[in-house]
Amino acid sequence: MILSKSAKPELPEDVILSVEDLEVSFAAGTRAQLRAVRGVSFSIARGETVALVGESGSGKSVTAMTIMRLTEYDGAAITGGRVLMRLKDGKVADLAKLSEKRVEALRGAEISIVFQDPMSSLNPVFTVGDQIAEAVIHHQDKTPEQARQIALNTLKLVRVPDAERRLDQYPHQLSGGMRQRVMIAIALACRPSLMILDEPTTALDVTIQAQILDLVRALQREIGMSVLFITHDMGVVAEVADRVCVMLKGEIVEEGSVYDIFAKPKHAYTRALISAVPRLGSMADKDAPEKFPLLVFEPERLLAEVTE
Ligand SMILES: Nc1ncnc2c1ncn2[C@@H]1O[C@H](COP(=O)(O)OP(=O)(O)OP(=O)(O)O)[C@@H](O)[C@H]1O
Repeated sequence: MILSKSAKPELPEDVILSVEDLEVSFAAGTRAQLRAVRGVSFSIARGETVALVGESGSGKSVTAMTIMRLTEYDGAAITGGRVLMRLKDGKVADLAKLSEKRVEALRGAEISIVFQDPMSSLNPVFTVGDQIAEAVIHHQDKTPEQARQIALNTLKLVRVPDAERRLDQYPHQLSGGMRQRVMIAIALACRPSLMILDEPTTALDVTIQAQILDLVRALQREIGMSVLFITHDMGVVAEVADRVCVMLKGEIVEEGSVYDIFAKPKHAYTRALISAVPRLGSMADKDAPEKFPLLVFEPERLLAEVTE
């Protein structure tokens, strides 16, 4: 439901998404809650890549899944805040308050998500072409032939070599890197304004990872899409991000341009994350890991903060 006319949410012209004071909690028992996201605010401009970075369990995925309104299926509730998105028709909607039916129509068409493991996201019994075409037919009034043509064009857009032949292949016939390109093609098929990539290269080897990061950058130049890139790896952040939000225990503890975050990290945790990447470590405070040994997920620490 979009707010009534008098309370219409507004966004600056160049902003695609604005997450404001977002709070998300999981029911962790009859009396307690786990506050996975605590007052998170950030925005993404048109054509910008924002990286959400932090250790495992810091709340990155829950933030992303909540933007897509998927966490409620895992028993989470949005307990505060807004998620304003500029839609293709120019209207601004608060995704946190839309009905499931409206949100379902926006997923894929206005905003899409790519996960880490393409094999578990792709359906093994349908061809690559059918899976991309299905995304098109679901949202657009296209014939199967038109949808197939869009699937082919999108496979070419994500630089899948020999795209005509690949269209009729099954996921198991493709390499891991090609499968991730197909996932990106499915996400792009309806040309959303915002694509969320949740650790999209973590399962890939380093060379393929670099190729996928190159692809994301090239796509952004070509189609001016905004990207929310989720990763625990500051090396990846350095490759893709324009702006960086550092997340710790459900909160954003530091935000800045990629240049500022690497050149003058303010928070000890940011310095610890930079130091955890050997090739970047020299840029940061060498003592940070000792001062801030947080690079291992400690669920009991988070659970200790459960609120009654
Ligand atoms: N389905 C769920 N039920 C209960 N708690 C959950 C669920 N999913 C996530 N959480 C909790 O929410 C918190 C944030 O998890 P989240 O997955 O967002 O972390 P993350 O930073 O994305 O880490 P990772 O990279 O490991 O996914 C964690 O404490 C996690 O245990």
